[in-house]
Amino acid sequence: MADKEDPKNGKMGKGKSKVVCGYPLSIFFIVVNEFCERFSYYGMRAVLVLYFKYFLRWDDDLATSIYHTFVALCYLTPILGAIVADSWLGKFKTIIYLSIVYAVGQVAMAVSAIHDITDSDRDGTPDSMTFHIVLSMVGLFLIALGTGGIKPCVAAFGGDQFGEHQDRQRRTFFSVFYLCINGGSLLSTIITPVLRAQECGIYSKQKCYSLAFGVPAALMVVALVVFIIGSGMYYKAEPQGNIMLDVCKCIGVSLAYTICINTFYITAYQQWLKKLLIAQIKMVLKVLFLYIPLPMFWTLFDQKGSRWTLQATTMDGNFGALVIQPDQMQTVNPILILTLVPIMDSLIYPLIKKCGLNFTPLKRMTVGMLLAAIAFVCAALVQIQIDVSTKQLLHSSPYILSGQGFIYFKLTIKGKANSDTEIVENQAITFVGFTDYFLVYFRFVNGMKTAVNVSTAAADFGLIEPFYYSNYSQIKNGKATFTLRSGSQSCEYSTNFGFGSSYTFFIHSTLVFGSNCQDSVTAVEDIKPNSVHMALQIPQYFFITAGEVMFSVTGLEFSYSQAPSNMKAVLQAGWLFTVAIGNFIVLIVAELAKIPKQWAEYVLFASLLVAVCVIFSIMAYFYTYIDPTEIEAQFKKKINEDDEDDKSKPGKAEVEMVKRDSIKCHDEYDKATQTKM
Ligand SMILES: CC(C)C[C@H](NC(=O)CN)C(=O)O
Repeated sequence: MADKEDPKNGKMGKGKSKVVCGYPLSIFFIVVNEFCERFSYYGMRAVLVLYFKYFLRWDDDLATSIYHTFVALCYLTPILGAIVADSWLGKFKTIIYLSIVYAVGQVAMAVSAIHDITDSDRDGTPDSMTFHIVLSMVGLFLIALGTGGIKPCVAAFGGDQFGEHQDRQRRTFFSVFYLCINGGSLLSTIITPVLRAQECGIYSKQKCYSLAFGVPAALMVVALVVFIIGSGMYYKAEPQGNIMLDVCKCIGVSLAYTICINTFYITAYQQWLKKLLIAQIKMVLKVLFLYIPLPMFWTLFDQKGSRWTLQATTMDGNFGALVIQPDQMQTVNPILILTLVPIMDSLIYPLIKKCGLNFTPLKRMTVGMLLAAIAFVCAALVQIQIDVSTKQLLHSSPYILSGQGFIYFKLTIKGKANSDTEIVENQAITFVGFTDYFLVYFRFVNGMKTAVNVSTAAADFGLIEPFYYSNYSQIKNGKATFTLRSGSQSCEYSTNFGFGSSYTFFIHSTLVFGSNCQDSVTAVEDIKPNSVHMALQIPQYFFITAGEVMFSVTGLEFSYSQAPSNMKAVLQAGWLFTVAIGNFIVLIVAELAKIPKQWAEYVLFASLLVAVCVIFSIMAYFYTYIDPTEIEAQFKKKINEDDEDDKSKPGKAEVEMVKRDSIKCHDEYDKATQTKM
């Protein structure tokens, strides 16, 4: 497609797009598309682990495992997307088709979270969990295929819109693109947990996971529509063959050349072509080798969405005027990204440079890894605080006395608040499973000689026989007012429920209806409210995000700057691949280690990262930075010089012949070595 004159600066842009302030208008649609897509992805991901735990009723370990398998899949599929785009459909069509797959996946997730679909007895819980599990797994698979598939295409498609002389504009585009990623992630991580906390349903009201998944689904449709609207303005580069296959071929051919270096007559021109190819492959392999320890960083980084969110459910989210949901704590990451990136770029790095220190990209990445390890030490310290507060409960209330001496309860409470809790009382075992962070449990013991009815403005908890007790019921945390009624007489009792708490209320035999019954009810904490405040997670978020800025942002730049011109996409796919491996490591370590204490698991992950960091710093020490453009320019100069020499200049067919002969030689070599064996 022809380049188009930019009327403002006289530089060339690509495609049919109008040029506004030096930028092709088409990139506006790409940037908005990225914002909506990242909103969709991070919004769904924010509530995912709680959906597994509270809707599908999975335990913490299974929820964490499936979460990380999903994230890993999302970063494996970019390789697939790159292959499809480069060798078959081109970036534009790949983005369109895979976005449709993505949107269908999001809709499947939203439908899987409608409890009414299988709630035939209308008790508020799904009757066929298999249906919900299968549909949500299909949905997650389609989302992983879509989001990962389009990931390497969208940024590159945006870059394609700029002409050769628009380097500055292209750089600004990538910065805006990165801000859009984190802007979309920030907004959605605030909004979807709020939607999840709403109650919705046809027959019975339950936490609204369907809405929390439905809005990201709608945003993905918006992303697709916006992208299609810009269709007429884009520069659409033709697919140029499979880059991955090309790299493999390149390696094969250069190996063949190396083996057969003395076997064939190769012209000077061909020699330089071959040397350039080998040099480019060496550049890529050197960087890929450095990538080997990197997945460990992502292993820790991506536990924000799983272990850390589950940790937040055992904490107190009351920030005065604001009550923070456990999954909303993840917003601290994009907030800190949006503030730390400019601070690092404009203040910290220049300051370090002024001090005369050479803070190279690989040094930055090493420091980033250490910061992530520190974040996990902070998480372990917070976990110890949580465990201590739960232990206090075990020792503080093993025996409960009614106050009037006619009922003795022995309560043995196992487990943590907000996790499955078993309460043993006088041989009768009541299994209590918390279904939501905001719900708390209570029951009443009636010490009166008459039956007492207990109700609130919203619900009636039924009649309790004399000298008997009710089953546990659920109520929202915060202030609650109960009406106690016997015949036509009643009185009110008010109390406050903290996050994750559970209470037994003893109604004294001396209670007089018609008066204030506040003093005639004794409240006993079965499970203490979460006492460790969620704000204590902020230091771990700070360190992991500071680590991300130093590791991830630098790593992206490093991968781009050290890659040869024809293999930049390969290294981007390789970089995303480290994220996938990192998420698989969470599964392997958590499964193999099976550490019963959560704080110890955090310390294990921190120690592993420190060990890996030491290995990485040794590898980094031996790495020599290169300027691929300069190296390629030197080779090209040599190639051009020899190209001018008509005698040694081979035709295209000749070059192909050399390649073919080299592969043939490679085959011969294989045969020979096999015979030897
Ligand atoms: C660094 C991630 C692999 C990619 C990036 N995430 C963030 O910026 C999160 N702060 C993304 O593209 O989602």
